Amino acid sequence: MIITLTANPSLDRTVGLPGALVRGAVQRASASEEESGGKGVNVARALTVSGVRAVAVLPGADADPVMGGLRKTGVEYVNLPIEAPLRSNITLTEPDGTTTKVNAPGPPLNPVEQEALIALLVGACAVKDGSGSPAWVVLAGSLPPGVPPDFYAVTASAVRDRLGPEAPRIALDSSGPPLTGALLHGAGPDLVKPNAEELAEATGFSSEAALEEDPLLAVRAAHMLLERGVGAVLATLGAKGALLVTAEGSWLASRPPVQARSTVGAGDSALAGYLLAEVAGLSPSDCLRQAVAHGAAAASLPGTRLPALADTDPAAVTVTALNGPGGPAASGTSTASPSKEER
Ligand SMILES: O=P(O)(O)OC[C@@]1(O)O[C@H](CO)[C@@H](O)[C@@H]1O
Repeated sequence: MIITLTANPSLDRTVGLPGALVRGAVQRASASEEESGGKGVNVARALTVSGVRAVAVLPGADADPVMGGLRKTGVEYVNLPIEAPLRSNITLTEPDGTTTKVNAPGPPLNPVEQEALIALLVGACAVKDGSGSPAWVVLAGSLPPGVPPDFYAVTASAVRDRLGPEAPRIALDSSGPPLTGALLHGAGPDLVKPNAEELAEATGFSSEAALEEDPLLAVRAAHMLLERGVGAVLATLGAKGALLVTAEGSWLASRPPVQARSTVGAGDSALAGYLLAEVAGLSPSDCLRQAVAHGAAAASLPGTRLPALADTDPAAVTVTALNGPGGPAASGTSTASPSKEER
């Protein structure tokens, strides 16, 4: 079982345009759809469609359309009722796959609600099923107004302190201050999933473009996160593919380009692919392979639609072992890219 926390969930509205987006014009949509979203919600959705039990923890009223969407799609959730409606995030997609996204700030969460959300998460992590305690908890997405940037660090400590040796491992996918704030206060997450921009931002190491261009530079940046207490880094590098960096080794994965229809949720799917391979006991390189296969499959689907394991093609992914930080490639070749992930 995998638990996800989404502090700032959203109703994702995707509007398909019949041509290119024209700023300042009135344009007619060719299609429009709504899905329950937010990064942790998406990870839970992607796991659920692949038959891996996942529980999404999130704020929001029972009657909120985000909860309605989760009920409709059979995604298990535990919600903290709040008065304000959740946000709507808008995505505009063009026929060539260009995706434009506008994310709202979301309703504020006051300190009492923040405490209650953490308590709800710890409670969900304490539940055991036939396969035992939850293996992972995923802390994902932006933080709503009123929530301090170290919220994920505080949440991770609460989970670990209250559940002790039974605590699930912690995966983090966020950006900006919530990402850097999550690396404060001692032991870091067991897994962090930045894209090149977030990796550059969190390490101050180099520019996003330089990290995307040079995976070995990205390996060195990832090692800076390991030195700060992070267990493993799963970094998506746009055209260069994705990297997995742990204390044991580094791997680079890439695959032929896919016809992108909407990149929204591709990063969340990549994380879900990694986790479902990890809980199935696959090797680190095969977990990375499944992450890239999932991300590519998600990019080829419209809106925030997420692939099941059966929709993915891990055999199309090339994984290359790298000789540690900064070392040369040990074997194999890498080809072109998975789609660039979208926030
Ligand atoms: O504003 P945040 O929390 O950073 O990101 C929210 C979001 O863009 O992330 C998901 C895609 O990863 C979407 O479902 C959702 O709209």
